[in-house]
Amino acid sequence: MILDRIVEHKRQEVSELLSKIKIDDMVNKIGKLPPGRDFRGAISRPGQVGLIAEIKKSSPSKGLLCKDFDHRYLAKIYQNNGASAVSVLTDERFFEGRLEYLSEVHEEIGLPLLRKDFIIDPIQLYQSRIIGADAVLLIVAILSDDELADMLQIAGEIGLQALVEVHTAKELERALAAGANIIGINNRNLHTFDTDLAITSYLMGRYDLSGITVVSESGISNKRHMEFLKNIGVNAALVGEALVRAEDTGERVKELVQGGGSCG
Ligand SMILES: O=P(O)(O)OC[C@@H](O)[C@@H](O)c1c[nH]c2ccccc12
Repeated sequence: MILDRIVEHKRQEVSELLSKIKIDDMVNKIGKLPPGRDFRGAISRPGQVGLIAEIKKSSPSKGLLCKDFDHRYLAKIYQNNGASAVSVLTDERFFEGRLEYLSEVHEEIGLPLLRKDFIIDPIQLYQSRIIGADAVLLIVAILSDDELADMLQIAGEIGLQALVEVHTAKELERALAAGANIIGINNRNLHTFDTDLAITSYLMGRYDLSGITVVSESGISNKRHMEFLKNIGVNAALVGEALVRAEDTGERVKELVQGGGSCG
């Protein structure tokens, strides 16, 4: 499966990073940083489905999504049209992302930023905080229970919030047991790449998620989808492809934000 290939490659990246950088130096640097922006607060406004707009150039299933990709321009359009937060893909090998995209977007806009990558080692958490991330994605499917608990603890200690991604009931149970307070339900099946918003409604109906901020991820592209998510009580939607591929990205952001209920 694609996730196995990605993780295998990520292990090499992490070992290079570990050989180049000392954790102590990173911790020192982090000690001097101002506090992060409040990602969770920004995406859990009552009565509204917040929009987490993603900066995504390419994906393993679809290839290049956007010919004239410009991360700074997208970030500004997202912010100016009402997104609540921005997600930046930083994986280079499979998504054509870059760490610099995140730091540059951090300078460009004031919204909280999520680093979207495949986090398998604590060193990536320190690195995320240093490059300007306010939150990181933790994918339950690629972490053991102990690893997930460790990552959540370290993230908390260095002022990083964590969006914990699940796709199945079992993964959701593991995320809850580890103490996650922001849970992302990925509608995309990573074996077939199909997306189905019913995954979000099924898992939300099956578990008591009061007190948890719930994000629905992938395959969300129009106002109807946002209204559906609002009706089932989701806090935020994570949207990439529909925005970067839109003819008029600003209009598409507005449409989704309106569908999420912020103007009604
Ligand atoms: O482009 P979409 O279908 O709107 O999906 C966005 C986001 O959910 C997707 O990019 C994503 C969800 N989980 C991930 C984990 C890694 C990389 C990417 C992802």
